[in-house]
Amino acid sequence: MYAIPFLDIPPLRSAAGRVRLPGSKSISNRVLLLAGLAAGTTAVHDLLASDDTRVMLAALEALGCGLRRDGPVLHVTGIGGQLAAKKAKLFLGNAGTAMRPLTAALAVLAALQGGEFELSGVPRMHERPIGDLVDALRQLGCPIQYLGNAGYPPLRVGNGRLANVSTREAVRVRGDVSSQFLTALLLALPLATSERAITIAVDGELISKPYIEITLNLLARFGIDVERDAADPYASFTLPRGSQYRSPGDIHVEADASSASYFVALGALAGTDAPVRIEGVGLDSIQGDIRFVDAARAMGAQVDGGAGWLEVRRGTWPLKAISLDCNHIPDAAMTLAVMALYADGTTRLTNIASWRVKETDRIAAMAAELRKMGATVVEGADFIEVTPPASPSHWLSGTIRTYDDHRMAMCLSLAAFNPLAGAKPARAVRILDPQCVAKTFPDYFEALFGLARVDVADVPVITIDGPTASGKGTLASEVARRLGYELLDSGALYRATALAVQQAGADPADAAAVAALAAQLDLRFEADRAFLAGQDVTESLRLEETGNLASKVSVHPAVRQALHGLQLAFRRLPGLVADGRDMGTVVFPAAPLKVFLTASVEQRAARRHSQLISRGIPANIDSLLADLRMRDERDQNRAVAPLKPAEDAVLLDNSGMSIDEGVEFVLEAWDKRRM
Ligand SMILES: Nc1ncnc2c1ncn2[C@@H]1O[C@H](COP(=O)(O)OP(=O)(O)O)[C@@H](O)[C@H]1O
Ligand SMILES: Nc1ccn([C@@H]2O[C@H](COP(=O)(O)OP(=O)(O)O)[C@@H](O)[C@H]2O)c(=O)n1
Repeated sequence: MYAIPFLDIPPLRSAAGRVRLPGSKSISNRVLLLAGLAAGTTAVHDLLASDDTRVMLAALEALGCGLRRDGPVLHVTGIGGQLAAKKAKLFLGNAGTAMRPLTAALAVLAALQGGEFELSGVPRMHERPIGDLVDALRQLGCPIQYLGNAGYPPLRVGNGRLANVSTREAVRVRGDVSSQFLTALLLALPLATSERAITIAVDGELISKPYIEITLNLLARFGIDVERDAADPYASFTLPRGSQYRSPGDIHVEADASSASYFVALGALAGTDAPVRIEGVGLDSIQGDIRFVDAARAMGAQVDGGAGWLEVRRGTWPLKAISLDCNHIPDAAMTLAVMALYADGTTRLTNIASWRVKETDRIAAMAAELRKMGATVVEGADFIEVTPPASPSHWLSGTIRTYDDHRMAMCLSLAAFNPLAGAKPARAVRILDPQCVAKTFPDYFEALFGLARVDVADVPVITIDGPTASGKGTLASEVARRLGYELLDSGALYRATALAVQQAGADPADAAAVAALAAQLDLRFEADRAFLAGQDVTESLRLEETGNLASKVSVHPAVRQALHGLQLAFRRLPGLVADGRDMGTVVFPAAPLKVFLTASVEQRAARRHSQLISRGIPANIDSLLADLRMRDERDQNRAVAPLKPAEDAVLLDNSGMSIDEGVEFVLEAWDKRRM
């Protein structure tokens, strides 16, 4: 996950390959609640790991459910319909799929068994309406109190005493604001069927019907068969008398069909050479958002699929503008709004009023951000109309706000796609707060970068060169961390070559022998550790002795040549920070930002001294100073790729600077370049 303030996505050109998607949020949280209410233990496979499931799990734990992880499987032992804890305060973040059903289930349990529970969330959750659900529960006689604004969380359900729950009358609930209210009642009301059946009657046209189908499907898996009216299957639902949640034993969570929409779109936009293959969800999905596939086909995508897989490539180009009632795919429809940037006319998406009460006001947010890309957007209470920029020359790069909304971040990342090879200006986007995708898809950007193809020249590189102990490594790794970029510590490659020379007992002066070893270097970096031929060499790599030997072997042109390709391969999405001696002069001569870092030799010797001492390695300042001078001399005067600033390098003497000041200096210089 990119836990950084912003993520710059360079212009993307095409896409291909295979992606396995994380589990569906809607299915995950429904399964968790059902398993938590059932008697016995349910083994949940492929559960989504995300913010929203984490809050649900924390709530279940607080309510006394047993949770045990066994590799990828989560074993949930439910409370069997009996409150184990009668009081709890539950924080539910921004997870509507936790807030609504837990409110209903706990309201019923508290009323029947004398409990008292407080449910709250982040400020945005306290702006998301829940009044229709509360009204429905109050009809049953459940005591519920608003703790903030009437109609919104936070709330308290139950008052610690038994309440009179009456199920004689049908419970009426509005269906035209959010289908989650009906889902919540369907999931919870089996708890109140011990004496008689309960009917839930829907007022108004039910929106997001596919989500109700997921709910009914999962209830059936947990032994509850809801009766429906054949004439009007969405008008009323009856839970039979004596309904009991029965664990199915094992249950698999499908991958998220809404998450699939980004990759279906990617295939439609960018699957020009080979398809984008999506695994974990397919045409057999129980999720309504799978019908996004039809909408994507209508826009021109070529989609094949089967049970648990989809393959998408570009069909019609440019995409065809469409006019679509999106009631059946409310979440995935956001992806169409971004695909509309690449269409041949105006795309109109209607019946999307529910967008306004999601993680953010998604109609307003989408309109604002698409305009930044150069699109013309008209928005209404329940529709959005997107007209793409007149031509690629009208395309704009932009900084995308994401509004703490995972779907805004994922959708708008697709705007970084540039269909015309070499077209200028190429469009790049900056996604603010990229970690908001953690809500449903923590590794979304990694998955995108795994499929996206770029012109290598578009992948930005920042080079940091300078003499030994100037602080290049420290500066480079912090700048890379802040930008979410890859890191190349080129010195480590020369050091590893030095170790290989040592191990092989080769002569460091024998250029051909050393070059042969460098060419076969089996070096791997994993979680801050370095492995040479499978052996952990993290410590020996950093020894001064190794650095000195590296300085000797690096003078051979053949050795430098042998390591050249290896270094170029580090230039990957979303960008690279490379540190060394010749990053800006030889390896990445066209890098848009080159820094040449220096500090006085005395300062550097002092830094290296304290660095070594702090690692428990004995060191002597005078001999270090002598070594450093010798190394500077050798690095500066060798025939090939001597240490010197590139002509266009920014010179930075950090003798009197803190590490942070150095980092800020580079980030500011980088931001200026980007403008
Ligand atoms: N202003 C500074 N910038 C970078 N590093 C510094 C600074 N001041 C002290 N140091 C310390 O200098 C030591 C050497 O830095 P390092 O990054 O290993 O250098 P290099 O990669 O250039 O050999 C580190 O222990 C680092 O913490
Ligand atoms: N791009 C690079 C990086 C390192 N090197 C050589 O490899 C040695 C070790 O590099 P390093 O960056 O790990 O060394 P320090 O600067 O940390 O001492 C240097 O002294 C250089 O001689 C190089 O020639 N070219």
